[in-house]
Amino acid sequence: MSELTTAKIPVTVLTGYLGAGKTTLLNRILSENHGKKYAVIVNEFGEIGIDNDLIIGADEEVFEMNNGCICCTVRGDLVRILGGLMKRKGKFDAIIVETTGLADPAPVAQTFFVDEDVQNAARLDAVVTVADAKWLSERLKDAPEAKNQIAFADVIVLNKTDLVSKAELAEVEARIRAINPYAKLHRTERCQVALADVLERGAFDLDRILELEPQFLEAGDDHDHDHHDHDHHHHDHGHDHNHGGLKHYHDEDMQSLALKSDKPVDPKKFMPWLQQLIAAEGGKILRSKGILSFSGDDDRYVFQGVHMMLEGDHQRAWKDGEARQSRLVFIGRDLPEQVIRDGFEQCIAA
Ligand SMILES: Nc1nc2c(ncn2[C@@H]2O[C@H](COP(=O)(O)OP(=O)(O)OP(=O)(O)O)[C@@H](O)[C@H]2O)c(=O)[nH]1
Repeated sequence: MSELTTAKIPVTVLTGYLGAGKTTLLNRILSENHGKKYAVIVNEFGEIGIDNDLIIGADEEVFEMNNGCICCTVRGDLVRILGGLMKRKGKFDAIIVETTGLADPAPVAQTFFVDEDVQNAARLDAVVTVADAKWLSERLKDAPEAKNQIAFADVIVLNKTDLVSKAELAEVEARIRAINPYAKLHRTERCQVALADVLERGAFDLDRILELEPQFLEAGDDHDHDHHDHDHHHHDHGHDHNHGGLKHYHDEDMQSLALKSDKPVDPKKFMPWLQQLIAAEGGKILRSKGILSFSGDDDRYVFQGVHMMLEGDHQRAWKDGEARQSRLVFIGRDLPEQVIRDGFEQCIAA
């Protein structure tokens, strides 16, 4: 039997807070000339899948898990997708799981130790956390997920170094080191890091994780977590809940608002509206992204925002037979939902 069919498949869990650069890193990995076959599992916050369309790597198989957080409601899906992939062992060299920016990596990592079928066929190679040099310090104050993502990392990609001064970079690095002195840290712009620094690291250190989370190996029988029954509409504090003994924190204030239009959008109205919205509400809107079909334009337009910072560009031509639908997602706290809906409505071409 070949190496591939006997060895356990390495799995890299890619995490990091909203907008830190996970998809940017994934695209770097996939577009490098690595000669390997990766299966990619993407989990998104919000019911419209956009990330899937932003991943480039034509040869890869991408599995989407939307409408739920990988560490809670869709963890059962993760086990099922992994199970399906394991049956096709030998077809893949490695698996990469990109979690939502709001996921706690602990229960995701735990899947590789407490689920027997997964454990027999796959091994967690490393938790790779992308950290946003510009925003991480702020998020460490108000988002417990951001802290857990750093604490659990075996490799940290400290990204967006172009957006901060040397002193700010040293400051954020010190904050990271106070939480996790062990992870290998790479400072990057646009996640430019050598493939070998993030994949096939053999870096996941169970002993260290057991020190952080003594109950890490305690299996639960609650993969689907139906009984958790979150109420995402109530505006209250985040809460803890259990994953087979593992405490797990969630930010229940975080909302996602998805908008769609099958009619073309007027770019002359849309661009000023979006800029004004992000400038006015960027404190509440942590993350925004969208794929737009503009009137009279045969190319898809993609925009991405992290707080007030906005980027946009044409991505590729709409394909023959592809529905020219515009899709937008806004993620944040206290989103001015009606203002956003009404504003977008005004941008639809007459
Ligand atoms: N200035 C700057 N922008 C960056 C850098 N890396 C990524 N970005 C931009 O930051 C935005 C978010 O990047 P993504 O890779 O989509 O982030 P993400 O972590 O996948 O986002 P979510 O999956 O939505 O949480 C995009 O507009 C990127 O182009 C960087 O080093 N510097």
